[in-house]
Amino acid sequence: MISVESLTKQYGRFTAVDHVSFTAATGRVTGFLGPNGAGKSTTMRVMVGLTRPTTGRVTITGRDYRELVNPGLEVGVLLDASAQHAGRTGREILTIAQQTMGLPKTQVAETLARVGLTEDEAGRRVRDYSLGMRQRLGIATALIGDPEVLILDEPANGLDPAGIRWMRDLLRGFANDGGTVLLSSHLLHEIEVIADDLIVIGQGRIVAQGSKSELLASAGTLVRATDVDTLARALHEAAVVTTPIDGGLRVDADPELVGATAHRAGVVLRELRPADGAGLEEMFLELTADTAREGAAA
Ligand SMILES: Nc1ncnc2c1ncn2[C@@H]1O[C@H](COP(=O)(O)OP(=O)(O)OP(=O)(O)O)[C@@H](O)[C@H]1O
Repeated sequence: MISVESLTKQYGRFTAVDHVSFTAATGRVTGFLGPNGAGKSTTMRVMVGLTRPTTGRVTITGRDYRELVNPGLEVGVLLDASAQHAGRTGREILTIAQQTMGLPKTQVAETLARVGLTEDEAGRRVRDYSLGMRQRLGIATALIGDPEVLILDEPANGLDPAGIRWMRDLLRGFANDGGTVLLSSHLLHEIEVIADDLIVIGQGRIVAQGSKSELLASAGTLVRATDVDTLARALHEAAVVTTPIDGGLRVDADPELVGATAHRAGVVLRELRPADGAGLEEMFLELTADTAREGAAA
């Protein structure tokens, strides 16, 4: 388990992380989601002792990362897949990790196989790796010590859909075996596929957290119609709250009521379904828009 307790990190007068508290539970894959600059990397760097918090603390299975004698055996970390030595081969990089952690030599080949890097690929220099191959190698370095906890910053970055599915299965298996996984992403759809629990951060603060099913099961209906304005008016007359979305509305009512209202108003529907996560997506887009505005103004 990873426990973040009222963590704050200030750079001068700028607060990058502001009283952030959450736990990543054992046996679960926890997604840490937020737009660029939200504070994800800063939080993860504090977790692994690379950045000192201004206040608050992080413990991993009850201890500070800096207290761990051979940390790679307890926590697998991938913070920046492109930070690997470009002139070394993948096998050399894993061999160094194996030696540093005092592991048997056989772990190198086993871990390469586990992340799907072939013998041929392991013999190539990292500078010739695709981004997806670098991510696999980074995950291999995190996994080689057979840790109980994984902390991965944007591990799906650069993976194609098959790669994302591969990683989902790998992390699912890791969590099912009793491991704890925390992974960050700035893409809702990417993390939605992989995570069981979600922590959403924006401008240094937690804005939502809970199980994925809780967060995605937002009540309401998503409707698209040829004449959205007429439908919106009819729904408002029925005292139903609507929020405009691209080409349609999110409606605080069940699909049956929306369908019946559209029928009475003579509006042709193009799509009518439960909103599944549309609320989360809207919230996330608002967060992203705020960040973009701030960036544009700066
Ligand atoms: N060493 C530093 N000095 C000053 N400001 C910093 C430093 N490191 C990070 N920041 C600022 O803290 C904020 C949070 O950055 P962080 O890298 O944690 O965000 P992030 O959520 O990981 O974003 P991304 O998805 O872009 O990686 C940003 O505004 C960033 O500019």
